[in-house]
Amino acid sequence: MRTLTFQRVTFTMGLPLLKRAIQDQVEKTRNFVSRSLVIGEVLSMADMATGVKCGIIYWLFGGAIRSLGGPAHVTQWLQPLQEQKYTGMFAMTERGHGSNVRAIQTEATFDFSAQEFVIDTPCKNAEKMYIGNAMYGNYAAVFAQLIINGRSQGPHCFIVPVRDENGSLYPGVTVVDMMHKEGLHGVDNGILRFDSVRIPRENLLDKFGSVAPDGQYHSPIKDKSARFNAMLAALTPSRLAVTFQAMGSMKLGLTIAIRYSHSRRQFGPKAREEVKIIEHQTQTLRLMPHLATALALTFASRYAGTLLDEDIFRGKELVDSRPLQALVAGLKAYSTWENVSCLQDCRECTGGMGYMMENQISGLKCDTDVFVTFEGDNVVMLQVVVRELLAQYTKQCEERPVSSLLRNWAESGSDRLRTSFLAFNMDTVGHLTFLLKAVHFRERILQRGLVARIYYKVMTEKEDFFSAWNSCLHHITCLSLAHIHRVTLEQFCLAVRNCPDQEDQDLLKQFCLLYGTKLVFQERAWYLEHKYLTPMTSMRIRRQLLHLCNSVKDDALRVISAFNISHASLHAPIAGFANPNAAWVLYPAPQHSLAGERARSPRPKLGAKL
Ligand SMILES: Cc1cc2nc3c(=O)[nH]c(=O)nc-3n(C[C@H](O)[C@H](O)[C@H](O)COP(=O)(O)OP(=O)(O)OC[C@H]3O[C@@H](n4cnc5c(N)ncnc54)[C@H](O)[C@@H]3O)c2cc1C
Repeated sequence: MRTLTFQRVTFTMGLPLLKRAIQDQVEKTRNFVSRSLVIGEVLSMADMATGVKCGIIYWLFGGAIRSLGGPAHVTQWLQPLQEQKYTGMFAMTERGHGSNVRAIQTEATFDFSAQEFVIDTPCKNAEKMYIGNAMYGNYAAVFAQLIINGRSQGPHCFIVPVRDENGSLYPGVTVVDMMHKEGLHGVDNGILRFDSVRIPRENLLDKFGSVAPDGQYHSPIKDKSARFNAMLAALTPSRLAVTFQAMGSMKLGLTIAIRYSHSRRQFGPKAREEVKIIEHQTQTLRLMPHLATALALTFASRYAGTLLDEDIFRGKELVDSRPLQALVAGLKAYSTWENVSCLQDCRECTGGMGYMMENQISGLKCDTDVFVTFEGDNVVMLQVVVRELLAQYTKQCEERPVSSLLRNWAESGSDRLRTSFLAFNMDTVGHLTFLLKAVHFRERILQRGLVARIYYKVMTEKEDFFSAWNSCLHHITCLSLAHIHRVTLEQFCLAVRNCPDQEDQDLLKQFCLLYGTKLVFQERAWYLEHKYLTPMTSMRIRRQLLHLCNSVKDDALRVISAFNISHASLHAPIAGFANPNAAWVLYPAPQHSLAGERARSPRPKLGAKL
């Protein structure tokens, strides 16, 4: 059934969208990344498997050629890919090594006499696993240890032909279908094995490491570890694409759950009509904070997309944008976890109906669960963020030791002052400034604490760095999320400030307040521990959360309408469009139908921005 959906979408609405996304990449307009990301989000709402498969072919395989290859590779491989002459796959993960890619065992041995590389899978653990498009793709971007004269130069990426245009495998290549998964049934995932597969020397994507005809190895980056990190930077755009897909999934799930909650009725005052389930406090408490988060993520990920566009347009290498790589890694982890939690709440908030496949939420849950794992496990992604935060901190201290020291003292002094007695006015809890200061405080304290702990373990207790880092992993993941929360709230506040329409601005501000309140509420134990909140202010935050959830529940219809999800993508009957004879349509549909909203308001409203 899911495969049928995949085909329907691919050949009806999927193809025009796909062509536009590819066209954008060809044109290289100033905002081609942002546009492709948004198109990817829309495509994923139409059918998640189609979105993911396109991600594999264009963001991962195409992205490897663009980021790791030279101009000749782009002409030879990327252009025909964009013209849809063939498809590709991205083969990095192995049975033995997933997160620790540096330790992969596939080999690419240089044969000097034939001027070829020989690709081999030396053992079972070196088999490439989970590879998307493995059952249909023609070429694979294969990560393998580059071996010259018996010495490994570390992992490099090679273009390896897998099957011809008729679908026949080339000699030495074995592909095994991995068959059934939890979801994404429209995507084929397989195991790849290589047995002395010969490829020309030119098939090495050689931006960060090349082999001359005489077998000499050259790299602009001498340090092996730094070189490998540079190669991993190629994953940045595709990780951001996953963030957009996770957002698309949240928006779809929330649209279904909120529309249903505004139409279904259960319980009510004696002898009166039953109330809509959205009137139950717990219903708003479970749905509204997710809606606020979906908005916050929209602004934060578009901000990351703009930065990526600027870098690519200016010809800056991804490897030189470490803060951006870290931001994207953090957004990928945060958005995909938020999506899992959001869909679970949407499922529960729609009762038994939400469990039915036709109502889309269960399918979305199955399809997007893996987002927390692929393109980099979330816990590993959070460590990328903190490594960059600490690198920036160290750099600052090295470059400007005196001013850094003074700043640290000043910040730590003001933080102590703030938490030593009630230095803030309880009335300000409802201001965005209070919430922003709170998330800044949390990030700062966590960062200062982590630096001190690692320094103590390594310098005083002489622990090796791996053990010191490992024993701080909980602290590290908290800091990473605190950083992403702060950036996301800041971007939301900026979006509110820059909103040109007063009515829209007022609405966005309420959701922004809700988002900030949720962030402080969910960490209230920590804030109480650190005396940033008193028990009284903590209670106030809880009351504020409940009040905001209740006050935005009707406006939520305006927001989901502004998501502009097409009727073709939103086919869950409980969302109130598809089947007028369905059993639960005992109640009037919500007033804010998408069509109704458009008919009432020809002026572009929130939809233009979301
Ligand atoms: C449906 C699907 C499609 C995929 N498609 C592709 C594809 O097209 N191409 C491709 O190359 N790969 C693909 N993958 C592989 C995917 O990228 C890996 O599964 C992922 O990188 C995690 O690796 P792993 O499964 O080996 O888990 P592991 O690395 O073994 O991780 C298992 C657990 O250990 C924890 N862990 C590991 N290292 C650390 C650490 N340093 N600190 C703290 N915790 C740690 C993780 O958090 C996780 O909870 C796909 C996977 C799936 C499931």
